[in-house]
Amino acid sequence: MTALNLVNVTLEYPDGEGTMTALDAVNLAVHPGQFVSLVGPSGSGKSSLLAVAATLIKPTSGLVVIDGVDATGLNEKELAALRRDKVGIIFQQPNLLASLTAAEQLVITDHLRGKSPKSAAARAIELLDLVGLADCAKKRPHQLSGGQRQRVNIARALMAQPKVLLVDEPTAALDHARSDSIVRLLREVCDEFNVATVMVTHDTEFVPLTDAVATMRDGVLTAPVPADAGVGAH
Ligand SMILES: Nc1ncnc2c1ncn2[C@@H]1O[C@H](COP(=O)(O)OP(=O)(O)OP(=O)(O)O)[C@@H](O)[C@H]1O
Repeated sequence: MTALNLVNVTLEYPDGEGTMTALDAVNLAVHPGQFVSLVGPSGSGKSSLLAVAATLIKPTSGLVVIDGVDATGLNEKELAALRRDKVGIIFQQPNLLASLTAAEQLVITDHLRGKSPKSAAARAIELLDLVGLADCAKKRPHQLSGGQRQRVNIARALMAQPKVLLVDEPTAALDHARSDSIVRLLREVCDEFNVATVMVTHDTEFVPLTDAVATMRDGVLTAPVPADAGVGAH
């Protein structure tokens, strides 16, 4: 089964008297453990695609199916539950809470899902270890580097054991070495957790670390091609 399936998804934004088509009959199927890069010029619709896949924006038409559930048929409450349980979202800016330690940033997500704080604490430490931050569990955001904050962000997104991971420009605020290690970490996470991962990126040099690359242009998405034969190889 595909973990994320966008079927004939069209998204129109109001634009003056008319509409502008941000996504034009987009199809994308991502399997568990598959890592897809999404590239394309500025304004082509990449962030819109992630927002629709995250069920944060309802498409004008088409289906968004997450782990077998058609999100387009759900109400707001059901959508919130689907997002919480199945979708991990990693944006460019980690948006960590300033007063919480790295471990607490993770634990609080389980509180929000109504899980036991005891198992949450153990899992938070495990995940921080996995992302290379075993020594930083008690540090607050201002005591962490940009790369470390992004690692906390990734660990936090994994707390719910999501089926789908949506990543928007994770390396935009980082230097080359840190960017490389973040994309390698995402590759590891994708493999280890068997999570379907879509990453929007401008850095085509990191595309070969992913399985496939799909290109967005004026709201139209090309079918994914193997990443080593795609833009990253040039
Ligand atoms: N809320 C909105 N209302 C109206 N138009 C919007 C809205 N959000 C995005 N758009 C338009 O939709 C198109 C796609 O935008 P989107 O942000 O998805 O592109 P992008 O490929 O992610 O761009 P970038 O690489 O610059 O982040 C653009 O023309 C943008 O101006």
